[in-house]
Amino acid sequence: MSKSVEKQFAIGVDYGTNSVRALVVDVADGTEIASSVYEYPSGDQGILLDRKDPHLARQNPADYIDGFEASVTGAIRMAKKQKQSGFRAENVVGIGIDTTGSTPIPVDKTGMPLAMSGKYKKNLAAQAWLWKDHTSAAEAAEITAKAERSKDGYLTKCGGIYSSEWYWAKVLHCKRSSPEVFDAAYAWVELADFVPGYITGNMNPDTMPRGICAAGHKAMFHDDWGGLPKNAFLKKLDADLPKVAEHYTANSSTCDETVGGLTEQIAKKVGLSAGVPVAVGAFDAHMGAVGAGVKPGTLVKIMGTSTCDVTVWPLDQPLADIPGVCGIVPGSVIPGMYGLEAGQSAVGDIFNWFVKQLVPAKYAADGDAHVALTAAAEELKPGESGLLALDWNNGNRTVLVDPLLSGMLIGQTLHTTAAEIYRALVEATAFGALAIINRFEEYGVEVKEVVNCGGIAEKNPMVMQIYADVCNRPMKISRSAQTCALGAAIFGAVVGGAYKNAPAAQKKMTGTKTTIYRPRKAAVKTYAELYKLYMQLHDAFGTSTSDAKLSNVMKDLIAIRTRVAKESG
Ligand SMILES: Nc1ncnc2c1ncn2[C@@H]1O[C@H](COP(=O)(O)OP(=O)(O)O)[C@@H](O)[C@H]1O
Ligand SMILES: O=C(CO)[C@@H](O)[C@@H](O)COP(=O)(O)O
Repeated sequence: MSKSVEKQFAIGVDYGTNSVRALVVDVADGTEIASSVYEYPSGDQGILLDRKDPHLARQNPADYIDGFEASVTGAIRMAKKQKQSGFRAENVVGIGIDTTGSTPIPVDKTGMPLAMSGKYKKNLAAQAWLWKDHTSAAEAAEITAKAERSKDGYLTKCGGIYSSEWYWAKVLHCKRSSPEVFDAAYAWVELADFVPGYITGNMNPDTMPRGICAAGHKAMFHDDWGGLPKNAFLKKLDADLPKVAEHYTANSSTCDETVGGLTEQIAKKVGLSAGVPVAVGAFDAHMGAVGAGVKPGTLVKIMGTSTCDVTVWPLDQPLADIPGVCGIVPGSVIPGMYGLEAGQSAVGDIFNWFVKQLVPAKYAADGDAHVALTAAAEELKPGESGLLALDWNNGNRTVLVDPLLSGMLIGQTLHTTAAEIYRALVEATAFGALAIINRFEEYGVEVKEVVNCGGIAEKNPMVMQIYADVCNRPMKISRSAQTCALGAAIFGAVVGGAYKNAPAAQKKMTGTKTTIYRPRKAAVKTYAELYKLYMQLHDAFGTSTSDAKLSNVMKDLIAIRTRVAKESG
């Protein structure tokens, strides 16, 4: 009798904003065998905050290390219990990692985070600078201004504006606000590079592979100007910045490459074999796109705390530089194709803010206030509340790329209800989503299909119906409830030799659900009217070129807030 071929498995580890999740999948068809989540224990839901500065968001790097061990151990343990899956830990062929970003970490010469040694343990500047840390707005504006004057075209691949969420702005802000930490750091390593480096013992900042996803989207790495920005440009920002570039590995790698094998020590801790190949890391959104089956013409929306919009484009077809689209990077999603990234800096975070701060207790009485508000908001018709909101509570990432914009709600009366506001906030995020789709298409990137994934796409059908109505397009949902981790696992399968490349793996391992949210005629009509008004507010408050001359309002409010906070110590 012939011996049956044993199944092979891959693991995807997805580092989100508040937690890390490990997923074990069968490489033959993407079946999800087991998963385990580790909530970061430090700070407020894993985020270290500063009472005096709402723009600050840091993370304890130790949570990432503990999180790898705990989530992978948990997933393996659970997989072993699924007897029918045929899982055996020795048959895990590869591991892929995705993380938030830009989340750079100041590290020492060995690659260990400064925050993990005594002196800097409590220093906020020595922690990981989480993607949504917006303390570096002034530095981002300065980088934009100086890059605009440079002949090298550094802004062409990042939408024309450098963001305060990104690498160089954060490193420069550290130099200016915490020079002792900047001086102590040997290098700055993105979380997406740190984790694969750590688990393979390949942490030397000078030699560790660094992913093209983080480098290209956040650190202005591009072949057009020979890799990272030139020293002459960095020196204009700060004489010490070239030192940071010097320790940033010059050749950026794609996720079908291997960082190394799992170290014996970590393999033992998590219950895997030493040497299992680990793929080069990338951002959660990009891996989400892979896990949702992205291909040219498909826009994947990864809808969670924030939303990222990711698509790909063939390298051999013309592609314009798209203003406001925050990244166009060859190989950042699928090797051999351009990866394009746009997004909204807050989506679920806006709903969460409302639920936590402003919603009457009765909505939380029976459990989740999101669910109760959604049930009430679902009863409303588009336009019925008379409300319209802007989705900028955490700034605008696309197309305005301005962290110093804020949220807004217009049309309240003394009868306005919490459910009406909740719905208006959802609609505002849908209008922001449409503005992004329109921008892609204006520049020739056709969006033939939209596939959604992430927590919100999974949890809230009303949100998806509103998006279908506002965007006047069907909204599909990725088959996997853990699409980012699945995307990472796909690269685990590729580096483990199960597939020759990512598209081959995607064909077998990804899919969409049978439920598709289709646009409803009447709603589409009303939302088209509301979108015009949304764009009027958008341009008035968000651009200096609008006739309305309101673009100072949000910024002046922030300036007054900062001044008053400073005055009161
Ligand atoms: N039922 C719901 N409807 C809409 N949003 C929700 C609901 N439940 C949670 N959220 C929001 O989803 C976000 C979390 O999304 P998720 O994809 O799980 O996390 P992450 O973005 O960190 O990966 C939170 O901001 C939360 O406010
Ligand atoms: O900005 C990026 C990727 O470029 C994301 O990592 C960031 O929006 C965080 O996403 P999540 O909130 O984890 O869904």
